[in-house]
Amino acid sequence: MLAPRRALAPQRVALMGLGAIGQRLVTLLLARPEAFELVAVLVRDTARAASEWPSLAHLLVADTHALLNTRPDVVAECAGHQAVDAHAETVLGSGTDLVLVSVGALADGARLARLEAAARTGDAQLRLVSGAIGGLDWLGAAHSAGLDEVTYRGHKPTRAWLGTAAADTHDLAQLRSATCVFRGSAGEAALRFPRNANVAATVALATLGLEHTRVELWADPEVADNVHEVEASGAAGRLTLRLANRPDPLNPRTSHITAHSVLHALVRRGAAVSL
Ligand SMILES: NC(=O)C1=CN([C@@H]2O[C@H](COP(=O)(O)OP(=O)(O)OC[C@H]3O[C@@H](n4cnc5c(N)ncnc54)[C@H](OP(=O)(O)O)[C@@H]3O)[C@@H](O)[C@H]2O)C=CC1
Ligand SMILES: O=C([O-])CC(=O)C(=O)O
Repeated sequence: MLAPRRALAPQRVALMGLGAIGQRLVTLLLARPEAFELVAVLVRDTARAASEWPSLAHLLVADTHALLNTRPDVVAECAGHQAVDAHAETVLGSGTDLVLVSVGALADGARLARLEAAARTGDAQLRLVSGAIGGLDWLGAAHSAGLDEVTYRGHKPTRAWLGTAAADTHDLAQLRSATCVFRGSAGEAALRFPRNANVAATVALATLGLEHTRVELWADPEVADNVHEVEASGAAGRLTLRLANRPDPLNPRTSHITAHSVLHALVRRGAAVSL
């Protein structure tokens, strides 16, 4: 584990969202008091969250102003695209770093431009986590060398597609074999599947961009894991990547590793030596 940059000052962290990722992060952050002080958790309904999480009641806030009043060094978003719209610009504009897990929200070009402008105004950083995907360092470096093609392919169990746009186009209950529910650009995938295609947007932003990165999304009754594959080729060589991520028991669309990726981003932010 990387040693902290400021030995005596734990990072003051505020969380946005208390779902599958947020709950796991609370546990992970509270287990490392030497590195992190959890100062606030932003939820939509503080009364409901306080009754479910009485030990967190003193940390719960319902708006950006109250969140920033707790003077976080960094805010970690794990609440979804709508929450990015509601809070991200104000957080960055206030000069507070934001670690973002809902990367697909940046597929909306106007939203991305607003957040970039807010980060510049506030002299803050918007840090995108790798989340449920890997290989981004290689992909970013290979992009610098010149990439010809990048394809991301995601396979998730059928239940991960319930309640998504795939349910409008496919009879998910009747699927007996792997079925492609979307084929197109990363930008379109991220906006049509805000809870299942954040990693598609992440791969695209690291490489050929949202328009030119190809995406396939599959509902697959034969897999138990969230399987993410990337193929890329260019001047530096070829990459073939396949991850089989365990789904989070609280939310099968989300891979267990995602909360750990946010933690890793926070650790690197505060480390004297950083990968
Ligand atoms: N980059 C990546 O690899 C991945 C990214 N993600 C992103 O992370 C997000 C969260 O994932 P996960 O934790 O599994 O989702 P969950 O649905 O389990 O939890 C989301 C939580 O965010 C809360 N929330 C929603 N809107 C707001 C808001 N405006 N303010 C405060 N809280 C809000 C919800 O509260 P309520 O109960 O009120 O609805 C809910 O508790 C996903 O929506 C997706 O965008 C997810 C997986 C991988
Ligand atoms: O957690 C995952 O496996 C990926 C995911 O949901 C997303 O990209 O939105």
